[in-house]
Amino acid sequence: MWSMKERNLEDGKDKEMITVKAVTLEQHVEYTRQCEGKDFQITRLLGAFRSCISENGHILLKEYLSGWEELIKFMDSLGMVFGFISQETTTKINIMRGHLTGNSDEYHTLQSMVRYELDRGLVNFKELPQDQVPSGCRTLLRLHRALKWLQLFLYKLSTSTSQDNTGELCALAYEKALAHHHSWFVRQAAALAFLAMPPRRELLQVICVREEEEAQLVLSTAAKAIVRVYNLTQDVYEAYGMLELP
Ligand SMILES: CCCCCCCC/C=C\CCCCCCCC(=O)N[C@@H](COP(=O)(O)O)[C@H](O)/C=C/CCCCCCCCCCCCC
Repeated sequence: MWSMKERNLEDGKDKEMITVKAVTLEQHVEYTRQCEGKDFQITRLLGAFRSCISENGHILLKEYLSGWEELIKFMDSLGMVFGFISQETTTKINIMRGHLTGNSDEYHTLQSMVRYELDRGLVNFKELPQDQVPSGCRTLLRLHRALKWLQLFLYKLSTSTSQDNTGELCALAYEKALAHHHSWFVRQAAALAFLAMPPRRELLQVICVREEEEAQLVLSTAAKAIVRVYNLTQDVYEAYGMLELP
C-alpha cells in the first residue's frame, strides 16, 4: 500500500500524493497519542517547520523557533552526552527570542529581520563584536547551517536499515553540512557525541513510530518540510551576501 503511494508521486500526481500522505500522517498522529510521557513529537516538529512558511514564501520566525524548541526536547531526551549541543542550540534560540521581544514586527519574518538589521547597520560582516549581542542574521545563520545537517540526517535515516549505525549516519551528514564551519575542538566533541547515538530502533521509539514503512514516511516527510525551509532561507542569505557572517 505504501509503495503504491510512492508510485503516485513518481507519476507526478502531486496533489493526490499530498492528500494520501495527509491521511497516513493522521494515522501516525493518532498513534502518537498513545506514546505517553514523550515530550518530543515529530508531528509537532513537522507542524512547526511547515507552518513557518507564509503564503508568500517568507519564513515566520516564531514558528521557525518553535521547530527548534521541539528539536531541543529531542536532544534532551537522549541524555547528558548531547547536553552541550542542546545548550548551544538553546543559547542561539534565546538570542533570537531576545530580538523578537519588543520588536515583533521587525522580527516577524526572516525577510523583515534582514531588512531591519541591514538598514540599521546591525549586521557585522567583518568580525563578531565581543561587546554586543550577536545580530539575528548571524545567529539564525548558525541554526540554518545546522538545519542542513538535520535534513541530511533525516534523509539518511529514512533510507537506512536497522543494520546501519546511526552515529555514522550522523557523522556523514555532519562532515557534509557542518564540520567545515566548526573549530577543531567542536568537531572532536561532536565526534564523541556521535559515538553515543542510540541505535536506529531506539531512535524510532523516541519519534514514536511502530514500523519501518511508517518510519520512512514520517522521516522523509519531515526531511522534505525542512528542505523547503532551508532553501528559502538559503536564498535570502545568498541574495544579501550573508552566508559567511563571522
Ligand atoms: C529521529 C530524528 C530526529 C533527529 C533530531 C536531531 C535533533 C538535533 C538537531 C539539530 C542539532 C544541531 C544543533 C547544533 C546547533 C549548532 C550551532 C553552531 O553551529 N554553533 C557553533 C558556531 O557558533 P558560534 O561560535 O559561531 O557562535 C558553535 O561553535 C558550536 C557549538 C557546539 C555545537 C556542536 C554541534 C554539532 C552538531 C551535530 C549534530 C548533532 C547531533 C545531535 C543528535 C541528537
